[in-house]
Amino acid sequence: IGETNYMFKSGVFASISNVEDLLHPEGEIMRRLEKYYMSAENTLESLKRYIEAWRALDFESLLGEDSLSKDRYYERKRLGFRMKEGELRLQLRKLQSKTATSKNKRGDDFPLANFLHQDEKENETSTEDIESQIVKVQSEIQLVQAEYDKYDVKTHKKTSAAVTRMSAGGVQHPVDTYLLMKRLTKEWHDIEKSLLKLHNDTFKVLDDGDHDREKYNFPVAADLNGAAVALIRLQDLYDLNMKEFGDGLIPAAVTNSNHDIRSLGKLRTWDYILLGKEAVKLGYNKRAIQWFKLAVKNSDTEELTDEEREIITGLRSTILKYESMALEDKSKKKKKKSKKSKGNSKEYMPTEKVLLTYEEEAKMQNKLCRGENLRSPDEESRLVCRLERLGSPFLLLMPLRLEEVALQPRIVLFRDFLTTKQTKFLIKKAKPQLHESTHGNMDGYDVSMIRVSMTGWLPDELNPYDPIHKITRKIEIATQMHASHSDEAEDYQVANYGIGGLYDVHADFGMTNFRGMGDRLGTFLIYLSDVTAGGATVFPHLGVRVEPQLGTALFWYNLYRSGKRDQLTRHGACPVLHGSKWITTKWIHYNAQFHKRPCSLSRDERYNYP
Ligand SMILES: O=C(O)CCC(=O)C(=O)O
Ligand SMILES: [Fe+2]
Repeated sequence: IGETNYMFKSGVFASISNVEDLLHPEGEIMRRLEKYYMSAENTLESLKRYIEAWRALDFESLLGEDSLSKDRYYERKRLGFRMKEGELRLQLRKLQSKTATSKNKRGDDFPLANFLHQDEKENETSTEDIESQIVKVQSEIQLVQAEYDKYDVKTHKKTSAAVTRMSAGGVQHPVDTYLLMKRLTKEWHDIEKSLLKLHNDTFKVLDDGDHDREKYNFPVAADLNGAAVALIRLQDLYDLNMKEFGDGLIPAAVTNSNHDIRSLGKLRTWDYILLGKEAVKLGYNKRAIQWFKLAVKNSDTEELTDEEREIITGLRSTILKYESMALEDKSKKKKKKSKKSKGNSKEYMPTEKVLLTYEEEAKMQNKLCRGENLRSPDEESRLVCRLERLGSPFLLLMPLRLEEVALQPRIVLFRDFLTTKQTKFLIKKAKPQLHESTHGNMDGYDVSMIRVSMTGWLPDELNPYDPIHKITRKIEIATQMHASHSDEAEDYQVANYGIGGLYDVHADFGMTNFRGMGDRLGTFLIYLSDVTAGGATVFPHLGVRVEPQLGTALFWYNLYRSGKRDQLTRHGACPVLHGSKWITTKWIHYNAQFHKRPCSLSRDERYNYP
């Protein structure tokens, strides 16, 4: 497998849609291999049938009369033989062209070849000769059959069935996505290797396979490692039971639907070893040991290759060593700790003056992603939801379903802001525009691990009948701000997060004077899909977690009324654990709202609307 194209940045699944694209070539190669196998099998079958027929052929009765002269007897016999021989020759040629090249390694002792090259003029062929040839041919057939069986096409079909089911329901599960990646990299590689060993250049399947690999941007070994990294991170962040996760269980508690989710496939010892290795590379040493332990435990229940058995033996002693070292470490630390004074752990309190450090922020993000509740009942009891008409005639018959999420700064949700049809429209329209997300940094824009998703931009058509503009109008009504023109708000950014897709904690402001529009005052984020597990939007400083829900809109102000940046609005997106997340965002800028949102003299006054 040539390391030519990198479809995924190693270490991440860039997007679920990419993974789905891979199902196509996977199915295509599978079909080709199967077709090939079937035709070879058919040739063998008809050959066998022919040989049986040949055997059943009663030469004596074919010749009929004993009174025939010796010459005539042989002439007739040859005739019968020739007739069948022509057919046999054809069949054998077909088979031969598939199983061996002209420079067959087995050379002269290949009975089919001998049989075929028999001098046609030779006329004294006895029935015994033919019988012995048939025996030879049969043993050759058995040999070829055994070789075909080695391709293990039938076992392969089973995995392929899982892949087909996956394509029907979309690749949703991290374990299945990983297994698909493994199939397209390691497993195909193994099959190709064994095919090449057997048949040099005769397997057309392989050439086409290479061609497809380029055409479809097949993943390479590094991508499999990337998929492994995603599994390690997800297990770690969502604190999943390793064995259960490896078997494909995502428990109801961490889903957004309160149902257990199961994968189609399961991890095996080989995978646990890989996860351990990748965890070491990530510096997740404790997790690495846990994965390795699982590999060792799992190895008892599985048939291993020699290589795997050797690795497991090595792992057993590594684990023992590590654990005795860790034990020593612990007792040392304990002694040190006991000297220190206790009660130094600070409890989190969202105040304006003490901002969280980056480290604390990330910790809070993780807690919120796991679904921990970080606000007091008292705080939550102050939040209300209501039907909101905002004095707008447009909302008279169908008011907005407003739900407060936080008060200072104000964050609100609008439930059912878009219809399913509208969300589908946006996704469809944005799909061709998607590319790997970038995020701003000191030197400009970068593709990175901070923001793992695909994004694209959709402009507003400014035509009252345009479906996108209708959405903008609704946003303008809900926020009572200007958002139609290019000097009022940005285009729609559509983002798709695949499994493991995330956005680390960040602020949306900082576009100091984007196109003379001022900074990003408001973020209007609409969830275009449900996400089965993970993918929440979280505000670590506020202890807020919002679960994605198709059609729901999330709105907040990034700035104070004075234009000052509000650090408490820093937020992030939790990694998608199962499914695929789609959002669209419209950033509404500051300058154009000077009438609608007059600034205040106090630097620290926040907006309180709607
Ligand atoms: O995906 C999310 O939930 C948040 C996205 C976000 O913060 C952004 O695009 O700026
Ligand atoms: Fe953001």
